[in-house]
Amino acid sequence: MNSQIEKLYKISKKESRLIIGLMSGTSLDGLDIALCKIQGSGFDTQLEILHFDTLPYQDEFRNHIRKIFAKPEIQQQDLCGINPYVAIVHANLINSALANWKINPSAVDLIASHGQTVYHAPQSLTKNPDLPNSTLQIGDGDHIAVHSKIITLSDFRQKHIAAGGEGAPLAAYGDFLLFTDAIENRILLNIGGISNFTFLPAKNSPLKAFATDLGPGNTLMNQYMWRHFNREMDLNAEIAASGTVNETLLKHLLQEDFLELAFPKTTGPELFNLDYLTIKQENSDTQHLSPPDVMATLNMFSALAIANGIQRLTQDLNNAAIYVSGGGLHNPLLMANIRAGLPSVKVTSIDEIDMNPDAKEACLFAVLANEAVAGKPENVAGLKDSPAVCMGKVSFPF
Ligand SMILES: Nc1ncnc2c1ncn2[C@@H]1O[C@H](COP(=O)(O)OP(=O)(O)OP(=O)(O)O)[C@@H](O)[C@H]1O
Ligand SMILES: CC(=O)N[C@H]1[C@@H]2OC[C@@H](O2)[C@@H](O)[C@@H]1O[C@H](C)C(=O)O
Repeated sequence: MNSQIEKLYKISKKESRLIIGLMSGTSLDGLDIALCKIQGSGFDTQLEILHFDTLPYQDEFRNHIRKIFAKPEIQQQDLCGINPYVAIVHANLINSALANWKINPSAVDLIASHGQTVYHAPQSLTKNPDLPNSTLQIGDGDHIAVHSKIITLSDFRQKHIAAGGEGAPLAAYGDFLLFTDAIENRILLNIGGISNFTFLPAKNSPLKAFATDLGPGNTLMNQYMWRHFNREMDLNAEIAASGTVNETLLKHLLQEDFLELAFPKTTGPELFNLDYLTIKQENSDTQHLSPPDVMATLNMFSALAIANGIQRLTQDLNNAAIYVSGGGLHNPLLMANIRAGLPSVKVTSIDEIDMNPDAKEACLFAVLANEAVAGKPENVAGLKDSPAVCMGKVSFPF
């Protein structure tokens, strides 16, 4: 037997595994690295975060990604080169995180790498019946494995699409296994570049769990801040809070077919970008607005896309609570606007159910890798509209 296959076999039989979960989202702020100790699988999964860090990207990295990110037309040569480039940068960041934590790489069983999404193209976006739903995450797994010397699982989204999904949100799987409660109906809202939620009905409920994207989270605000203020984000909503919401522009921003689609659905900055804003400003004759007023309006737009979407679910639900994760949780105006749009539901940080809100997505990829090596598809058969599959492709270092 190939010694690497034997090693993987032994890892799959271990009582607990050390798995590094990686998430690199649309915000391009850095690589989230969570070193998780995971025991068991399925509903018996127990996850403990041993270490977590977000290691910031350099401008050079961001500039490379921006050349191809969410663009329908790019240079193939860029895409080809940036694929291994991302992997090598990620492997170097993993190696330095392990060195900082004084952990020997040989102690780590697996890496679970999300990769960098560069394009997400469900048919709801392309309207092209000839091409299937598709999505592309780059940062090749073989390169990560070779440069870190750790067995790596990557490219999780392709199996989801092959089995009938849109490739997202994958949070459904880990959320379902880790956070389903006996009596409380839970909505796990993540506000990254794009906002999404997982609905977890209480264990005895006849309802089924599912996950869906909602619309923009931070992405439009970030893109606008970059263009008009040369800053990565509206830190603590200082700019948005100094402006006034323009109701005319807001009304136009909310007129979008995607927001009306039934759950589950997925989207990305391929739709919610500055061209979207420009067209809406032209249509509403609001090109004259000051940047702070635009930011106030974009903040409210994201909040209402989230609150209106969740309202569809909570209007018929008792004993429900919303637990928030992702960078949007740190935007006080966004959270206040969301809470105002959902006055009858508790909206709180996912911290309250013992999960670090910034580490959650990285941890969920560690859970996916754990299921791929030690779980079984039946563990997630209770999810509605998410295929019951194990995901991730295996790369050996040697
Ligand atoms: N203090 C803060 N004030 C305002 N916004 C903040 C703050 N901290 C984080 N954010 C927002 O959160 C973003 C990062 O969120 P997160 O890391 O969850 O996104 P991501 O993982 O890149 O996205 P996705 O989950 O969509 O892939 C930042 O780019 C910024 O917009
Ligand atoms: C294609 C893609 O990368 N989608 C991301 C993105 O970021 C948030 C939202 O859109 C979500 O659907 C997904 O990520 C999370 C981790 C998911 O799959 O659950």
